[in-house]
Amino acid sequence: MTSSSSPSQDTKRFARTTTEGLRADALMEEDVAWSHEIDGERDGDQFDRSERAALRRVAGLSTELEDVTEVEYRQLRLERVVLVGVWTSGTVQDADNSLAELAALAETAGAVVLDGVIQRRDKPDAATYIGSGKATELRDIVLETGADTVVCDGELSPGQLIHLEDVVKVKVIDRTALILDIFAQHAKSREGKAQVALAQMQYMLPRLRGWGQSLSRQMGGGSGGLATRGPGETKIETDRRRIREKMAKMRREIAEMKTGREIKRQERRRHKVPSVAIAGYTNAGKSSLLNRLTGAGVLVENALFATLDPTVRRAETPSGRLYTLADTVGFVRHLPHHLVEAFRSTMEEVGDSDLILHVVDGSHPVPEEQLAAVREVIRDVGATDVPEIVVINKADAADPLVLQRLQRNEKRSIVVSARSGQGIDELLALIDAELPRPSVEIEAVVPYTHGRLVARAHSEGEVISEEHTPEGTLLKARVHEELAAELAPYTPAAAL
Ligand SMILES: Nc1nc2c(ncn2[C@@H]2O[C@H](COP(=O)(O)OP(=O)(O)OP(=O)(O)O)[C@@H](O)[C@H]2O)c(=O)[nH]1
Ligand SMILES: [Mg+2]
Repeated sequence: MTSSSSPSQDTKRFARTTTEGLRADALMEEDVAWSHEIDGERDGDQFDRSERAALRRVAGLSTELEDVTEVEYRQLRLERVVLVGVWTSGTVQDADNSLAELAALAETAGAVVLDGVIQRRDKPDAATYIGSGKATELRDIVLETGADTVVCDGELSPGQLIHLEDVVKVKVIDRTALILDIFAQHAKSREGKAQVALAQMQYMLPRLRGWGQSLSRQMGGGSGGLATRGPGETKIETDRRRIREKMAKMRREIAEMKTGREIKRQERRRHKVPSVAIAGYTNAGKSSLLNRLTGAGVLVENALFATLDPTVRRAETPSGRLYTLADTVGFVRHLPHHLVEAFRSTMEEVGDSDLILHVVDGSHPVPEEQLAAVREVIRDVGATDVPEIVVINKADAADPLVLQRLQRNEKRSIVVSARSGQGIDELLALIDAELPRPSVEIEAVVPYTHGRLVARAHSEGEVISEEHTPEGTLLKARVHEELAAELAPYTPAAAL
């Protein structure tokens, strides 16, 4: 599956010697079998049987970088990571999918995934997330693989992070920090960057010990260890105060930027150009669909969260009506609440739209989960009364049975492939039918000197009939109120 191309010198530097070469993104699409409990699978086989039953390795999570230019392009900071999850409920497959998704996230952040383990527990350990004995075993895996970071599949308390770090002796981060890191790498607009920075500070504030540590290291401080770790009380207090001040300043700035965007949106509303928002789980193919529908060159990447800044394009229905089409940030399960807050302003775009194209990856094993996760966020931002079309994408790569099941359960759905173009014409027609109709029906004789009004009736409204008379264009159309007012002087009633 991998190493089809001959790796360059640089690639070799990152490649690791492993028997499993599956990329995590490929894993997301396939049924992943649990690693079989083969004795001697690991050197030394140091776990006894009962312990091995509790800490399971997930096969095939390791990733290799094939394309260094892609890495350079994304300017990623490479990290070698081991993933760890606590499996509390659900099936083996659920636990597996969750870790595979974490692997995909880690990869998107630019990390190389060396290994992944899951522990079955009723709930995460209050002190060290996984049990303390298992934490020691995790330390062995870290040593064995040469990892420099452990990524936990959840949001850990500041205490859990510190305690686990003390045991495994490498950096420990959680899912939230990973998502924030990806957001930080990808945000492009000033507003997007500011929102991410704010969310990062919010996340860091209660975890200042770790931060203080890296600050003191930067300043040439001690080499770690319990005694030298962390700055003194006062230093932390100063840092906290500075961060709070900075956060307040950023909130004000974001509020200002929001006003600017609000004005633009109102402008669109005033002109009554209907708006369509493309929403959906990350990597579902939203940007690809926008490209298909408008021919726009929006960044498409086989990476999660390729899009963080909303892109709005103008589009035209087959019958010639104008509308705007907005690409949005991808949703992900368990999006930490303060991130939802930080991104609320971009999601408000969804709430304000006239129609939501909810894109779902039909080639995913359980697209229903993604649908539900996205709908939860749509509810969160109060966009429940916006009509929704479920666009089941990647038909070219999907299991026909899954497609059938989705179509049966989703009343207003359509199967497409942004890649092959299948179903796109039908989707365009469906958008045309679902867009709100202009409300005022008019009849007017528009002088030839005012041809612009006729053109606007075509693009902003719906022309029912058009006839050329000696006085001007006899126009029957449905238009929005503003245009109706401009046409009023030319209506037969006004002429009387
Ligand atoms: N096979 C197949 N792959 C597709 C299709 N549409 C998109 N993809 C692939 O899916 C991946 C993600 O596509 P994007 O359009 O970036 O997805 P997105 O939903 O915008 O993702 P984010 O912005 O990261 O949330 C890319 O590798 C696309 O080439 C499709 O119809 N069929
Ligand atoms: Mg995108």
